[in-house]
Amino acid sequence: METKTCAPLGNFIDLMLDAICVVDAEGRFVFVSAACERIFGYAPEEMIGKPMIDLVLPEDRPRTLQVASQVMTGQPKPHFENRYVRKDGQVVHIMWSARWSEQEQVRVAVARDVTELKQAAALQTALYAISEAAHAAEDMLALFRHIHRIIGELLPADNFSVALYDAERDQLSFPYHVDVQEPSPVLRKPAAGTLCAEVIRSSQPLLLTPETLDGFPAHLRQIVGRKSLCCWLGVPLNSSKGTIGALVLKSYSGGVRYGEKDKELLQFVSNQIATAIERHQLYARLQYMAQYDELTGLPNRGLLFDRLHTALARARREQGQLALLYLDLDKFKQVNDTHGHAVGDQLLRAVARRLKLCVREADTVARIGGDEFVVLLESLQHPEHAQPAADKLRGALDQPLTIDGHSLRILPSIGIALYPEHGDSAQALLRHADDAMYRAKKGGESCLPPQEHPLSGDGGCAPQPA
Ligand SMILES: Nc1nc2c(ncn2[C@@H]2O[C@H](COP(=O)(O)OP(=O)(O)OP(=O)(O)O)[C@@H](O)[C@H]2O)c(=O)[nH]1
Repeated sequence: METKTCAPLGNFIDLMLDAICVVDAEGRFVFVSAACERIFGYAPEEMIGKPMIDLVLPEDRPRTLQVASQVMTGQPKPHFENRYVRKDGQVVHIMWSARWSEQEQVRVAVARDVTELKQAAALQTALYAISEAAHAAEDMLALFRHIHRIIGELLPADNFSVALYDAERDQLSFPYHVDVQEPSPVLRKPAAGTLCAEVIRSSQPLLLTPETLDGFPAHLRQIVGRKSLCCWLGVPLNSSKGTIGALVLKSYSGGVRYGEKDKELLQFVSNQIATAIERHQLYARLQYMAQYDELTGLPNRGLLFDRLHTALARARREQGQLALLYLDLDKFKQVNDTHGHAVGDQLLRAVARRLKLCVREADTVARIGGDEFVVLLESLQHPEHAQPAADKLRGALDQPLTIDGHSLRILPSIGIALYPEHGDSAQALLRHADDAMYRAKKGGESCLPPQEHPLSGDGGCAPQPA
């Protein structure tokens, strides 16, 4: 039978998408097929004679050498994966199938570039992790920290910032910022004139490298020139409400170079992050709305009760005392009727501000209804201190308020409840304070019935005309 020589097939090896590398016993390339240039970026003549290990990513070198010596003892390795650094500095993931040829004293290996597969898998994992993080993170800082870690698994991310844009104030803030050369971010108001602002304004990613700098406007070139930056990559955070900020990666001289692929990757991740941030902001807003009064920004009834329960638990534990002051503005309706609801709103805000100025940081001023406020005085040293506190609140409101050009004077009726004298539970104390306030309003009585408190007979909490 006629046998055909296979020698011409050698030329067709160059058609293969996988690369063939032959390495001698010292680990130097002695043959590489044409596909090597596509995968590693080096021409065959640049690789021949070079130690294979020099091209391996430093972190992967020890295990690569270990596997190479196993192959040389005759154990074929069909699925070994490691990472190489291409000539242009990019990292490629390679899957190897290698065998030792005893006869030729060489290692023959077929290399498959699995970078895209690896990136797709990493991206998938990252997206899942981002979505998990958005649900699990307790606050925005924890979310950004988590996101930094996730991005760090996809890209070199030693210098990473999250910039958020407040359109109302035209201000950029950096709720997350890690930067080896610029530890504190520069707060900008107005935001214009920064690279971040450029990304947010255009809603487009921006990649600045020494090679691409010439194509950019002078003001952007200046910013980069100033900072010994090697590479600046910013992508917009595009939410359903528009661009809410930007993610920024930086690399300084001698560091990593980002490429177009990195830009695409970061943009893709950024879209998921924008959704996560938006969801988190919405959740935070809902939480705020559930606890605070929208008009005055004071704690609402629910949060007051939470704090009161906590304060009572502590007072029980430590045999402490506390006071609850119930305030209802007198003839507030007239303000609305005479000057309009908007003036009434402003008056309520002004009252809230004044009340807050009268108490300590640890105390709570809450708005629990239309013109009803409750002040919780914690760690009350003596029951006698409650009445002067009520007088102080009343005194603060006694000063005229100028709203929309109207000079208004509004006074509250105040009722006081003391723990433990007037009750052991939040409900009992609030009811007691409400009743005392009601008596004060109706009868011009003092906050505490005289038989209950010796200092309460001064009429300091009696209602006054507005
Ligand atoms: N501007 C404004 N008014 C409110 C708001 N919430 C409730 N009100 C009004 O506040 C008034 C409270 O009612 P009352 O406490 O009975 O009125 P008052 O004139 O203070 O009555 P007395 O306490 O008996 O002196 C009502 O007219 C409500 O419509 C609010 O958020 N803004």
